[in-house]
Amino acid sequence: MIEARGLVQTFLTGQGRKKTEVHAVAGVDLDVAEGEVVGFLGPNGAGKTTTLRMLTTLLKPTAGTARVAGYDVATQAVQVRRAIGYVSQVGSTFSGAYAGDEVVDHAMLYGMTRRAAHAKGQELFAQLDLEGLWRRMPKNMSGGQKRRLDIVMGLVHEPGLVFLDEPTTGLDPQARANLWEHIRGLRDRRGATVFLTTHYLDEADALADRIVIIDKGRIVASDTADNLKSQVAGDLVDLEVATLDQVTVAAERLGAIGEQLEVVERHVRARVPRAGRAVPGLLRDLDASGVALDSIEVLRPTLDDVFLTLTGRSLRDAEGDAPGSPDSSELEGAGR
Ligand SMILES: Nc1ncnc2c1ncn2[C@@H]1O[C@H](COP(=O)(O)OP(=O)(O)OP(=O)(O)O)[C@@H](O)[C@H]1O
Repeated sequence: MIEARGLVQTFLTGQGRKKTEVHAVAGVDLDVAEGEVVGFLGPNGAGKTTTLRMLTTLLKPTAGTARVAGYDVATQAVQVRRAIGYVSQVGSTFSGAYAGDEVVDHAMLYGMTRRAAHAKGQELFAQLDLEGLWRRMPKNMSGGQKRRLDIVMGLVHEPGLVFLDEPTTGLDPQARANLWEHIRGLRDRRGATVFLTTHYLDEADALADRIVIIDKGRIVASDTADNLKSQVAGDLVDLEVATLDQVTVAAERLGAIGEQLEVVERHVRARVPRAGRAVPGLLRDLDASGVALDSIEVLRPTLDDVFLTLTGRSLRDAEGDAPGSPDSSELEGAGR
């Protein structure tokens, strides 16, 4: 459904003679099969939106080629656009008509009959919790409602391939859950292919069959969430010892079975391969050495750990690399 080779986008920025090149996308290969839900993950400014804009024909690649739904993005842009749905990050522009009429007009542009467009539009309004808002102007809707209306616009003509740029940003947890359900339904019921960018690690984890990670314009990983996590060296074991004077002994014992040992006040942490098997022995060992624990936590690797292993930076820290970073709470509670 998507086949990109060596996609490059270089922007020239600056004023007058002093131009700087921004290598937003620096050689991206991508293959997405029919019926796959692919999560495109990366820190702010990594090149996600730029890649998406090239794949949806909104931006001409500086170099490289891409075929989307069987058509070339550079020479067959009209065919590509007819075959896809696209929900951009900035959202749709609305003319000042009723929301429902906007939706019907949009679907008719794609060749649907008024009757079919109306029926599909109403169905999507119900599924995305917009009931009662058919005859409301988009400008009088809340941010979350407008976001869901954008999504209706991207889906109403029933495209076989859908591009969603951060679809759930700004939605409350209930609306996010509804949308996830809907996206799963697109794939399960209609065999649609979905390519979505997200900042939310838990979203990528829960929704995507495969995760493609981009950093600084290059793809650094592409696999299932489970396979990616299994590349991380073990589970994180966090011991909280009862008193500071026991920290050294605890660190010695944990260090013997783990890697990347770290001590922060009364917390002693390390990555331990197959912690489930190793921890009972560790606990006996600590007990025999007279170390008392206030708590012990064993955490499975997260997608953030995957990113850290691949790039040496945490996704949270990498967010700070680019201008216009979002509130870091967007990555909160991620991927556990
Ligand atoms: N029109 C443009 N002119 C100059 N630089 C641009 C332009 N569009 C994007 N960039 C730069 O290209 C890089 C990639 O941007 P892009 O929007 O693709 O990142 P992203 O991964 O989608 O980030 P976000 O998560 O914030 O949406 C950034 O450094 C950005 O500042």
